[in-house]
Amino acid sequence: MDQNKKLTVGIIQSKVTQNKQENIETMKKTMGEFIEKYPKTELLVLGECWGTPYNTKKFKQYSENIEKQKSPSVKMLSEFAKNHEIYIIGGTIIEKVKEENETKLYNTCCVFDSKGELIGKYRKIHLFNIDIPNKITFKESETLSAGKKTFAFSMKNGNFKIGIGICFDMRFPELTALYSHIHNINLMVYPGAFNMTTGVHWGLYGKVRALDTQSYVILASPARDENSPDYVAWGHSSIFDPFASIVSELDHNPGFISYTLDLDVILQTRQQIPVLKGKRFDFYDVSELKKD
Ligand SMILES: NC(=O)CC(=O)C(=O)O
Repeated sequence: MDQNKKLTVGIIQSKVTQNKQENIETMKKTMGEFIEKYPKTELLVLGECWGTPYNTKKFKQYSENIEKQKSPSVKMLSEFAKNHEIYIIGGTIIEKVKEENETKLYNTCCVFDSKGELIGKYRKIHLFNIDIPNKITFKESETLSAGKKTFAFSMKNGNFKIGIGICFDMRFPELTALYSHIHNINLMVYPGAFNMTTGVHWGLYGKVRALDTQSYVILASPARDENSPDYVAWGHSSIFDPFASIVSELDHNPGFISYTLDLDVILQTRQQIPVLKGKRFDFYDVSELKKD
């Protein structure tokens, strides 16, 4: 069997507290337990803001300069990736950057290779600004700036091409179309944190994005904490196959899941229902959608 046609992935769904150091320790410990149970893991995925309370007023205080090795979350993830020789899609960290004499904050996903190198990062492009009266009002743009670039990378000799979006990004099919048509992805990964009002959409988007792209989709969330003073996350980290079936799913509690993706399932789905091949670019034009 060609092992390059398989990719064994895992999702860690951990509880977020007000104490960043504690969150980092919990994540490291849980990842350690996961690897002990699933030693063949090649790629680990974490949720949105796994070390930071999801609250715009607290983002600055918890932010990190991720280019610096001393940034605590980056250091832990990089060392873990290197020590265990796995790739990590590091959920999101609130990134602090000096740009034109101004400090900007981004909701950023860092990706590490199996040597522990930070091979790229993706900054959330669509900021989460919603207002549902008597339910939830949340405005990331109060404190965050929006990213401007897509980021994709490949594993297993180029057999798996992986695109990254963050949470609210999954509501925008144009972004997925970019990843599909320009980066040719076959796995979309969204660290995210839907909430108790919008959680009903979470699994639907997993299915829809799998259908759009005929790809595997991974949605990775923090665990739900009903007593959170900030934001009650939906949980339900899940993996969808290219046929849009849920192949592995957590409930809302802390935990982890492992699953092996299969290139043949992607190829078979695309052959049986030739949606990607059938695109009519002569009829509609995606040239307006820019690469980074
Ligand atoms: N947290 C988000 O970015 C998005 C979200 O919760 C939603 O779209 O619902």
